[in-house]
Amino acid sequence: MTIRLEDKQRAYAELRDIKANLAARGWFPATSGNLSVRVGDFEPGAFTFAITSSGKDKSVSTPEDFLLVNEKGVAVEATSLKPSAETLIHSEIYRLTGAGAIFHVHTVFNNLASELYAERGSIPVDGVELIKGFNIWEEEAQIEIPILPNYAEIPRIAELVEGALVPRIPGIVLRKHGIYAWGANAFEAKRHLEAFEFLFEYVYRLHLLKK
Ligand SMILES: CSCCC(=O)C(=O)COP(=O)(O)O
Ligand SMILES: [Zn+2]
Repeated sequence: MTIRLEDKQRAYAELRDIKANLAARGWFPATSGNLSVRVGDFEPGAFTFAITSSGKDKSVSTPEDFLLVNEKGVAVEATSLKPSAETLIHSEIYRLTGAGAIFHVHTVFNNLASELYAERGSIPVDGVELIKGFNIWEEEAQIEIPILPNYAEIPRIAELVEGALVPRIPGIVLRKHGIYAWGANAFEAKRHLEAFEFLFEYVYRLHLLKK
C-alpha cells in the first residue's frame, strides 16, 4: 500500500498534538504510553498506521517520535526507529474495529480501577453522565469496561483482545498497566480517553466513600 506524503504528515502532526496535550496532564510517566493514528486505506488484513517510537520520553518532541508500520507491526519505510513494544495490541484493535486512532496511557486511576475489579473482569460504571462521551445516551446507563491480564508477552495479550471487546465500549484496560482507548479519528479517541479517565477516578473515589 502506498502512503501519500501529506497523509503521513497529517498523521504525525495529529500525533504530535495529542502527545503534547496528554503529556501536559502527566499521562506518560516514565516513558510509558503509546499513540497511533491509521493512515490510508483499510482492510482488516492490510492497513498502515503511524505509531510512537518505543522508549522515548513522550513529554518532549523530536524528529524521531513516530514511524509508519503495517498491520503486522513492521516498519514500512527504512528507519532505525523501533515501534512501540505494544504495537501488536494496536494492530489487533485496528483489525477488529477499523478504528482511526488508538491512545494508550498509564495513570494511577486506571491502574487502581483495574485492580479493584480484576476478579470481576470488568469495571462497572452506573449512570454517570460522562458515559455519554461514548455516544451512549440512555438514562442511567450501566456499562462494563473490560479488563485483560497484563502478561509480559505482548502477543499473549493481543490474542485476548478479540474476546474482550464490548461492542459499545471503545476501550480495554490492562490490569495494573493502563487503558487503550480508540475512536474513528484522533478527536473521538481523545474524547473517549478523557471519559474513561474521568470514570476511573469516579469509580475509585466512590469505592473509598462507600468503605
Ligand atoms: C516504562 S513503560 C513500560 C512499557 C509500556 O507499558 C508502555 O506503554 C511504553 O512502551 P513503548 O514501547 O510504547 O514506549
Ligand atoms: Zn503500556
